[in-house]
This record gives sequence, C-alpha cells and structure tokens, in this order.
Amino acid sequence: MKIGFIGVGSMAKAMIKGFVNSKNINSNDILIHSKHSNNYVNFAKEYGLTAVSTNEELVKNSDCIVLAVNPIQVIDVLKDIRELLSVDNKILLSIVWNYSLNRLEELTDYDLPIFRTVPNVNVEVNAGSLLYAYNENVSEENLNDIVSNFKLLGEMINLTENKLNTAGALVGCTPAYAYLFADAFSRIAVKYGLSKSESNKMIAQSVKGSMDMISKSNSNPTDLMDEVCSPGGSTIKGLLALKENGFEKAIDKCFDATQDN
Ligand SMILES: NC(=O)C1=CN([C@@H]2O[C@H](COP(=O)(O)OP(=O)(O)OC[C@H]3O[C@@H](n4cnc5c(N)ncnc54)[C@H](OP(=O)(O)O)[C@@H]3O)[C@@H](O)[C@H]2O)C=CC1
Ligand SMILES: O=C(O)[C@@H]1CCC=N1
Repeated sequence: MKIGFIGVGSMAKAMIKGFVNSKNINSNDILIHSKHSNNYVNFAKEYGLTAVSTNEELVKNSDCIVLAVNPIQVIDVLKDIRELLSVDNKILLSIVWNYSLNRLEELTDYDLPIFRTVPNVNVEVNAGSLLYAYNENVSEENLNDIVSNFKLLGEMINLTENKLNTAGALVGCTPAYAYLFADAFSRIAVKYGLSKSESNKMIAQSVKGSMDMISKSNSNPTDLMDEVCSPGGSTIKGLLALKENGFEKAIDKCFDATQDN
C-alpha cells in the first residue's frame, strides 16, 4: 500500500519514522508533500521517501492519503484534491484534531472511505496509541489494509466517534504532560546533585515500569499507590505534599482545558 502524507509536521514525521523503523514498509512507498519544500525535501532524502511537489500528485500516486495538517488548513487542502480522492478506490485517513467524519465527507465525497484517527507521538518508537473511527463506506478489505499497516506504529483502538474528543486528549495530549512530569522530577533531582541525563534515564525507566504495572497487573492505580507508601515513609509524605499543592486539581483543570473546543 502506498501511503501519502499531506503535511509533514511533528505528527506526520513521528508516524513516518515509526513506519521506517518497523522495516515492514518500503520507504519509497511513503509519499510526502507539505507547504514549504525546505520542510520536507531533505527529510524525504534522509529517510528514502518519495517527495512530490503538489498535493494533487500525492493523491494520484497514493492508496491511502493521510491528512496531517492543522484544522485551519483542511478546507483549502481538500478543495484542491476532492475530485482526485474519488478515483481508484482511495482511502482518506485524517489525523486532524476534532474534525468529524461528517465534516470530512461534506468536504470530499459521500462515497469515500474515511478513517478519523488520533495518534500520539509515541508512534515514532512504535509504542504509540492510535484511536480510530470510520465511516460506512469503509469495506472489510479497507479495514484490514489500514489496521495491518498502522498497527506497525503501536496499539490500534477502535472507538465510536463520540468518544474521540475525550479519549483523544487522553492519548494525543498526555505525552506532553508526561514529559513535563518527567522533566520536573529530573530537574529537582539535579538540585540534589544528580546530573540531568542520569535523572532523565531513571525517571523514564521508573515511570515506564509504573505504567506497565497499571496495564499488565490490571490493578487500580490507587491500590498500586498504597503498595508504594510504607507506613511513616517518604512516599506518603511526598504524596500528601502533592495533594496539598493542588496536583489533582491542576490535572482536572488541564483536562478540562483540552475539552474546551
Ligand atoms: N502533534 C501531535 O502530537 C498530534 C497532532 N495531531 C493532529 O495532527 C495534525 C498536524 O499536527 P502537527 O504535526 O503537530 O502540526 P504541524 O504544524 O507540525 O504540521 C502541519 C503540517 O501541515 C503542513 N501544511 C500546511 N498547509 C499545507 C498545505 N496547503 N498543503 C500541504 N501541507 C500543508 C505544514 O507544512 P510546512 O511545514 O511545509 O509549512 C506542516 O508540515 C493536526 O491536525 C493535529 O491536531 C493529532 C494527534 C497528535
Ligand atoms: O495540541 C494539539 O492540538 C494536537 C492534538 C493532540 C496533540 N497535539
């Protein structure tokens, strides 16, 4: 399957690197185009991708078109490719935040198979999550083709579209908050004499292991927290300090902000 990316920003680059890392897709079967050639031509050379000079050329030569532009750019981009999308059984896969299937159909063709997905940047190391919903034009074959290719990037999770905004924030935005959490801990450890790079490694390993505990043990995070807090020990003191300083309230406000569309 030839996969064409319209838009080669942070998220598209992470997906492309994940595909290349997986070694299951020929790099030259990945086509790319974005607005400014200096932002994609060298990237294409570095990874052996096929750079094309227009969105139209990209659509003509791809089986699956990944729409990876910002929401404000969608109308202009789709206007130019709408007719080409309807030729030769193409599939549109949009990663555009908060852009509904219905709106994408209005801007393209009511017969076009369309996937709406929310990936996260962890796809770059094939440890991503990719939420997806799709319209009624998607055939069994389309579904198999998309799932078999995109699962190379991480876990594919099928959801009804009405859950995509909330689940999307949980999956798409949280890597940034996890980086903030890790950075805050490794920075304070520097105050106590560790180097930033050794702290980064330790916090990353510790948080990764803790997240594995949640997914593999199937336990509730509250129960796991209790196991770490030895009576009269340091962890409970730190945990209460987090509570007293508004940690949970800050998380609630953070999540509310992501839902404020
Ligand atoms: N970043 C993330 O973690 C996630 C992002 N998303 C969604 O992915 C989409 C892209 O996000 P992100 O990569 O962060 O954004 P970026 O701003 O990094 O990338 C946007 C890309 O769109 C390109 N572009 C703009 N106009 C056109 C055009 N007319 N034709 C072709 N390409 C064009 C830009 O080109 P150029 O660089 O040449 O100017 C750029 O490569 C957004 O809709 C976002 O909501 C979803 C989940 C997670
Ligand atoms: O910040 C954003 O809007 C995009 C969607 C999820 C992650 N980045």
